[in-house]
Amino acid sequence: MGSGSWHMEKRDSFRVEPVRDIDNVLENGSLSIIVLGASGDLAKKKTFPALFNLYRQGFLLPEEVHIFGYARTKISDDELRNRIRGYLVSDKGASPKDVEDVTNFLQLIKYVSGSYDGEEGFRLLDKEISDNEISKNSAEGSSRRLFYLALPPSVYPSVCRMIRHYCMNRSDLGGWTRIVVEKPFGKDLDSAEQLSNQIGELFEESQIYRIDHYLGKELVQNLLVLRFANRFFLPLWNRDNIENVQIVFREDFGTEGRGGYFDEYGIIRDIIQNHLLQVLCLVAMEKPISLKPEHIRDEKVKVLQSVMPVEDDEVVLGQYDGYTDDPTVPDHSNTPTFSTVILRIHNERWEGVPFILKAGKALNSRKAEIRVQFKDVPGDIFKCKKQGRNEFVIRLQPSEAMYMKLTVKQPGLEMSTVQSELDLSYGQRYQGVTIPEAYERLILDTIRGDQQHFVRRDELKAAWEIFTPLLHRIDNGELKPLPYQPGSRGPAEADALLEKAGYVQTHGYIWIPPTL
Ligand SMILES: NC(=O)C1=CN([C@@H]2O[C@H](COP(=O)(O)OP(=O)(O)OC[C@H]3O[C@@H](n4cnc5c(N)ncnc54)[C@H](OP(=O)(O)O)[C@@H]3O)[C@@H](O)[C@H]2O)C=CC1
Ligand SMILES: O=C1O[C@H](COP(=O)(O)O)[C@@H](O)[C@H](O)[C@H]1O
Repeated sequence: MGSGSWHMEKRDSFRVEPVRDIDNVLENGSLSIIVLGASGDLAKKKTFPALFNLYRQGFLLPEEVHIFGYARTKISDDELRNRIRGYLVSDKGASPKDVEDVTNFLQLIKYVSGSYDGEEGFRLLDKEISDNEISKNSAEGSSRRLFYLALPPSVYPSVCRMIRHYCMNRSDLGGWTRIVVEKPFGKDLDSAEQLSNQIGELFEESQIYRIDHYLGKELVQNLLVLRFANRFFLPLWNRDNIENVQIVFREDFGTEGRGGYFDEYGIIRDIIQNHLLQVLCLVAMEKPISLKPEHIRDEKVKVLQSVMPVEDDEVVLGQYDGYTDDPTVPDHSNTPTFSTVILRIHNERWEGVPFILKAGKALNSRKAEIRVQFKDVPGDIFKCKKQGRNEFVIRLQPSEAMYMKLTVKQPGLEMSTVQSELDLSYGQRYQGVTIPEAYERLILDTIRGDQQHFVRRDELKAAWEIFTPLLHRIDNGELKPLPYQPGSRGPAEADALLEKAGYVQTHGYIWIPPTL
């Protein structure tokens, strides 16, 4: 390499063995994946595309796997395949290999129609699965059945009962039956506990995978590595150094087409009580004694149990103008489409540090990020406060990145300071690396029996304990959402609350993702 030229080093050779700490064995034999609610939105947009990507990467072997769609809608195998086809690869970039992969994948899918509470449909489903197991099971194989409930939670109890009675795996050689349940898992503490009891009577906790797709995002999965494998963070990650933490979710579109569902739940149940709270756990938890799923989940539960009751003056609710124009939303809906909530963790590490959770629909941008703001430097000889505080930002999406905002000398002859950043932008640093979709990883985890990135029953209970009193006050109309303009930052009161909580915005500083 000639002097003066830059060289982008390929680091593939530094790749290490995957870090996993679970006690499962390598399994083979027939694998049946049953998508219940196969006619629905989640199934076509997320579940089947995730299965397709796993298939393409060799994680689902055609000689072992068969996929079943189940729903009430009366359609043929081919009709289901045609509904899904367009979501598997983008129209623009489909190569002949993509087309061939899609065709082969779709041939693995069979559709069974039936109700969610009648034995007839589930007996038929069981027969189809069994026939396929007989045709695919190698002598030493074991039968594995994964039921993915892409369904409204109202039908979970009856569907689980039907699976338990008619569709469990019956292999004498081992194998398993697992169920994946989607959020929202309950509407408050009581309903969630009731649902947990109903499902808990039918399945062991080790068979239940409560999915929260934020736990499958690349940079969420990176949080434990960042915090516990890097010496620089260890001494800084506490109340002595950190002023506040923000965990933010913004969407630049409204409830489009999902108004009926959304109005029953609202932004706190849809995003904050699950996705953002799960992220908070990983940011705030203590170091687990190992990477075993139970050790990690034990630590998450401890953090949740240390959260103080939410105070009304630390909450701002908003509803975007035009939300009630949706015919499925009542005219006088009190449902928030935006909320900022401050959580306070009562423990030695975090006492006094506000965790600001903010989520909103129909805002001015789409992004999700964690923003850790550090305290001011004591005895600042450079007078650089006006340039802002140190911040460590983890951008979950879009354009995954981590960057540290820090003060440096302005290059040049003068001694003056300026805000800059140390930037690890994934698109630039990991060129050519495809970041898997959250659902892809999580489905693979269920096949491998790894519950680390799934919500355990006591975690769920602790999460509902935090938000249920506030949610009931909102449901009773004691707290009202403030109006905001679609395409704005949300209600101005939310920014005022941030300031009151001690967040100092760096005016005039905008992080620009580096270009390739
Ligand atoms: N869509 C998304 O982006 C996301 C969805 N989720 C969750 O995933 C689950 C499925 O979501 P989604 O696919 O959007 O839901 P859908 O409303 O599309 O429902 C899925 C299927 O369930 C059946 N169904 C719908 N309503 C009822 C009902 N009242 N009683 C019985 N069956 C019904 C329908 O199938 P049929 O009539 O053919 O039986 C429908 O095709 C939900 O729990 C949702 O909260 C979670 C994250 C994101
Ligand atoms: O669970 C949900 O998540 C999506 C946002 O998911 P993302 O991965 O695109 O950030 C949200 O739109 C939806 O309301 C909610 O139910």
